[in-house]
Amino acid sequence: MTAKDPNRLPHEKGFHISWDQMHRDSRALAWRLDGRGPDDGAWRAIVAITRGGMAPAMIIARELDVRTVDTISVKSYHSGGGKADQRSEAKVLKSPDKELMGDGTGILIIDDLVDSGKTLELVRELYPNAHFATVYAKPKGEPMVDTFITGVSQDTWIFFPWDMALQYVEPYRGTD
Ligand SMILES: O=P(O)(O)OC[C@H]1O[C@H](OP(=O)(O)OP(=O)(O)O)[C@H](O)[C@@H]1O
Ligand code: HPA
Ligand SMILES: [Mg+2]
Repeated sequence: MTAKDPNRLPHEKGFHISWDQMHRDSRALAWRLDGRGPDDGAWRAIVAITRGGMAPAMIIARELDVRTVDTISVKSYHSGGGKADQRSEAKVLKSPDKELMGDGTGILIIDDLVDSGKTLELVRELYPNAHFATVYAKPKGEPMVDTFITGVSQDTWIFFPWDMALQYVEPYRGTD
């Protein structure tokens, strides 16, 4: 499922997240993670997976009073010939501070969602002892995430507030 699937009507299988909803769900995630770090419950640092992870990471860092925040940038590539044998690969474009990260112990790694799990799979290989948290999770990616708030079906596309704008829409039954 992609954002531009031609067989999908705009109001079908789209989960539209407002800024307010993102704020509430990110706070719910912070609440769930509070006190679960290895150092008397505290987390050493938060690492956001750019770009989508930066919004929830900021909210969670504020709630959990974590001042050390770094980023990792992962880009997915689609390779292969025809549609059937297309494979998605991920590559790290920018790493967080090496000394800070170690093997990931005490580090909270945040993303907005896990879909196929490819992005988290790559980051997990690098920091096996980190704690991985996302706000939303689709079933395929769930094994890659330690904590998430809302499960979404695999065939649903999540529209985030930074990708949307308010605009007029026709009523479902049209106008006279
Ligand atoms: O589980 P996966 O199938 O790997 O997909 C999930 C990732 O895809 C999206 O990021 P994207 O790479 O589109 O970049 P962005 O965050 O910069 O928008 C999303 O923010 C996750 O990071
Ligand atoms: O459902 C999604 N929404 C936005 N970005 C994504 N990247 C992978 N899956 C999604
Ligand atoms: Mg992302």
